[in-house]
Amino acid sequence: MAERPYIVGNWKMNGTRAMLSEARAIDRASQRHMKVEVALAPPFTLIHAVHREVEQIGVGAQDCHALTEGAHTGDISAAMALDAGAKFVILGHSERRTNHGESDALIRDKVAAAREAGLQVILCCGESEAQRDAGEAEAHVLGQLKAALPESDNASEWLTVAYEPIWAIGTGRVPTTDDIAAMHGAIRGLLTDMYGDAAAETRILYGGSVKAENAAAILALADVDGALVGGASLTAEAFLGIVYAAAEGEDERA
Ligand SMILES: O=C(CO)COP(=O)(O)O
Repeated sequence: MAERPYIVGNWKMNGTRAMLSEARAIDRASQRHMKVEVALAPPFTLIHAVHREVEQIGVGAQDCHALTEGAHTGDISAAMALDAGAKFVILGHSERRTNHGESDALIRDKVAAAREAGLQVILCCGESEAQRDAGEAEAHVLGQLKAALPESDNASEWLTVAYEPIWAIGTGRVPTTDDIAAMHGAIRGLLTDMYGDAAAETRILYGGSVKAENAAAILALADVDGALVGGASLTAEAFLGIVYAAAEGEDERA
């Protein structure tokens, strides 16, 4: 079992400075639940402001460019995100793959760029509903990971994987706990093949319609080491419900 559960909020394209009060409230409450590691990935425009606002929780970016600098209008490099206060970056989110046509090869280059700059990586993977219905979910997810991860590297020090079935994102639909556990077990198996025993320390998050109401059941599953939360991370009230569920789970395990 990896270390503390990791609960990460992905604000996606939401948030102006008015939302800094939510970040502050999340940070203050999280300080009372140190058994849980909490982080937020606000849009680029808020990384620096959230970083300044919080004391305890981690701050990250939702993407970065694969190159370090240059003539790439509108893009942000890993070093720029780091400089703004990010300590990690979410890469390969299905919304980036779909909306921006990001390929596994590009995501692999972004992972390398993030590592080069010193950012931790939350690497997302997940199947479509058609792929699940066709019985191809596991092969697809493991293929995404194999294509984006370096073969020989001490990944447990910097890597978190997030399994997010596309059909569960923002829909209120969640896979069965058996299906989540099976996929997380398969991902753990792949990481162990690639990185050996150290893969036990790599956290594998579940993402897709996680809420306070379903968090405890999901977080209790084998090989589920936390959650990547979209909609329910936008208010402190909703997000902290998930943080508290994770903290209670740790208390029960203790
Ligand atoms: O995509 C997600 C997090 O990255 C999940 O989003 P929802 O929690 O809104 O389903």
